[in-house]
Amino acid sequence: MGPPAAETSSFMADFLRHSGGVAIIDGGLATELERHGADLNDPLWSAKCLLSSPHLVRKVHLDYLEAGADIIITASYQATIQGFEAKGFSSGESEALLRKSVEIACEARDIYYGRCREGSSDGDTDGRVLKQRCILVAASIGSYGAYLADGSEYSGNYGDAVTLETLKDFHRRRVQILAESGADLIAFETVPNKVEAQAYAELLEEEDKKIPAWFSFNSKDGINVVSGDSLLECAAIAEACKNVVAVGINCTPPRFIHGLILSIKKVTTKPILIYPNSGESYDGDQKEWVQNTGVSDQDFVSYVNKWCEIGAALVGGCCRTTPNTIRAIYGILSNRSALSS
Ligand code: MET
Ligand SMILES: [Zn+2]
Repeated sequence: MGPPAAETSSFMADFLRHSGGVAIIDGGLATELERHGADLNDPLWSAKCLLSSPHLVRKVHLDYLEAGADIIITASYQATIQGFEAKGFSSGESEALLRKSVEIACEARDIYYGRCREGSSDGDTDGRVLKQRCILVAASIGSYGAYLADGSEYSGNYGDAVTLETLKDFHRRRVQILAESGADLIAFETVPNKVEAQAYAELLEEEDKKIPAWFSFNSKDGINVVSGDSLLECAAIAEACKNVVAVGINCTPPRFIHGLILSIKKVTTKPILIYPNSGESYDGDQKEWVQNTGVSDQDFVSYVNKWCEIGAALVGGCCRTTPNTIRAIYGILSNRSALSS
């Protein structure tokens, strides 16, 4: 059961129908790599594992699939040609590393399908979800601010010197490579401001290959995106871009999500995606998460039904969420479809 044909405009509608109306996105990738001992204190962040521990990346993707995720997001969030070149890689090697992030996720999906074939027929084995289903590989693209690794992905403030053209030039080659990598879609994640959304939309429209994409913004006040730009204006850019198959919010505290979904609904007819963080806050100066400000997995999932009722069609977790979070979301959504059938 492969993903729906990418060239059709009904890509996401077909996928969501296969998934029973709501699809599950994976949880934090970097968080989970760190929990398994990876040291991500590096300008490449999680992409460092493409070099140092590709097997661990594959294992984490598999853990998310076995927790019930229908979409896995590659380790390319902070993987950039510029970032790899700064480490001494050639441009060819840097491009190969980007492709490798997708290859690893595709390998995990293949291994998973193999386990499903061997597994039990009811789809649940030792707490692992082994259910043959349509699974998408989403190639992650983090913001320019993520590449800078100076906390500006959470301020969205790049200064006046960084223009629309700067951002398009910065992202162009990576978008091209990932569009042709075999990924099912591109996940533009944690988009902090309007100019970067515009840059992505223009790059997608310049591409020959009509790769589907989602735009996912982050907010720290529950109203605007982190830069202070209007979420409505940002979401309207996504709405106007033909390649965009879903629009939403990630890496934002759960308590803000309800209001943000209602806002996005005002400007889009596209499926809405949300994958909040645990609610803990990130201290960009200290480069660490502030503990004890977040919610438990149970509290997190207590919101999920409500989010779906008001229009979320893709739900998962971002930083500080784990396979347990995704397993809990899977449980809630399975109960929901059992009740409605
Ligand atoms: N997909 C990325 C990750 O989970 C998103 C990071 S948001 C700062 O690692
Ligand atoms: Zn995050």
